[in-house]
Amino acid sequence: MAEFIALIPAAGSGSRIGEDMPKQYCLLAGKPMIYHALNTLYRVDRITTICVVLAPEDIWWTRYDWGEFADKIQVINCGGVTRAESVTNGLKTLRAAKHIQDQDWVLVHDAARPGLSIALVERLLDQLVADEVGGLLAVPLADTLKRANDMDRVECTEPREQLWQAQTPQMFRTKLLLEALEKAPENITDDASAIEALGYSPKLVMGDTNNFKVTYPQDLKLAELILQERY
Ligand SMILES: Nc1ccn([C@@H]2O[C@H](COP(=O)(O)OP(=O)(O)OP(=O)(O)O)[C@@H](O)[C@H]2O)c(=O)n1
Ligand SMILES: C[C@](O)(CO)[C@H](O)COP(=O)(O)O
Repeated sequence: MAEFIALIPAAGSGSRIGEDMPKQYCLLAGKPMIYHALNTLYRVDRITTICVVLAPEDIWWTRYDWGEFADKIQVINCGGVTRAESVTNGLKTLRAAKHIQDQDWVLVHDAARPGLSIALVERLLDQLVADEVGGLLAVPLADTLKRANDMDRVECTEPREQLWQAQTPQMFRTKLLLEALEKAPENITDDASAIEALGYSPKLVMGDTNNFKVTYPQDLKLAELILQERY
């Protein structure tokens, strides 16, 4: 039977947040940011393995004790220059070690989304387990959308109906995701884009704004508030 494998790309530098450590290790609610995504994915019973992809030069991971996740976690120092490369390298390493099969589902989740909840992961699994393609968590756009000209003046207001903001996890079968990533254009920013480029249409599953990506310095405060409420 197909298994559910989570893969957390955690080889980014966090240049936009400008901290003196990679973003995924910034402390939130007293723990490194990546702990929170790991802790949520770990507590989803259907997920059997969580693969964490670190940068080859990572010096932060071993400073913490990850023993509570020992029965599900696999850590690989094979991150690449882009997120897509980190995901691809992680999947290839798992496949070469026969830790993942072609038909297994992979849930790719950013280390930088600490607000993920168990309920959201369960919703994603329930809605996609029988799907032919797979899909992703996403939220409908909340704000009015303006297109700017070169002078930062409004050129027009774009209709926002049917526009969604992509979140993670993004869930696809191993074989399809690897094929898609290997053929994908260089500038893709998420896994679903690679699948789309093959001509498939991933399903959008309702996410939650608490599952936002910590990107800029001001995002840390909001994430801290969300997590303090949880623990
Ligand atoms: N070469 C990369 C780049 C990103 N990521 C991971 O992909 C997720 C989303 O990345 P993002 O926050 O967009 O990138 P960062 O490099 O972390 O930040 P920035 O773009 O601001 O430098 C994060 O968990 C990040 O660690 C990765 O594994 N390998
Ligand atoms: C994968 C992602 O989190 C979906 O929103 C996102 O694409 C990460 O990259 P970005 O360059 O920060 O958009």
